[in-house]
Amino acid sequence: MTMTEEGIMKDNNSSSTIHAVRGAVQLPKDSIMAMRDGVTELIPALCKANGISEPDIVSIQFTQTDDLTAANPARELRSIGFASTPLFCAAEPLYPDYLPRTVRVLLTFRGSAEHAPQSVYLGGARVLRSDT
Ligand SMILES: C=C(O[C@@H]1C=C(C(=O)O)C=C[C@H]1O)C(=O)O
Repeated sequence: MTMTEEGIMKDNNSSSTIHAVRGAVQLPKDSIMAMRDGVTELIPALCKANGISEPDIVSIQFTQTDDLTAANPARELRSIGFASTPLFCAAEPLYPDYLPRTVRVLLTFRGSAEHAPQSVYLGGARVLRSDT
């Protein structure tokens, strides 16, 4: 941190810019294993696509559609680590023609100011975004 002539604190650390990136996966069925497989594929894929390692992560927020009742994505993610990462899960709002059995994620992380966040939509969730 340095102070500008105007007395404003400025962060010179280029890796401390906060970014947020989106992702989603459609599960083949409502089961614990399908949830575990889905989130343990999605989160590492998001990390790889964005060059993120666990200490860079600020928080991970999930939503799940109301037809997924067998498992919690945050709990399943902890099966592969993320012990000290704040995780959160909520219900996706209901709306007409929603994509069934879908887990969405918003991952917030620290990275370089130049980083262009890359979203990751897996399987049937690819239809949610035409640009992925
Ligand atoms: C289209 C999506 O689903 C919904 C729409 C969103 C949006 O318009 O940004 C975000 C989350 C969902 O409530 C998606 O997950 O990308």
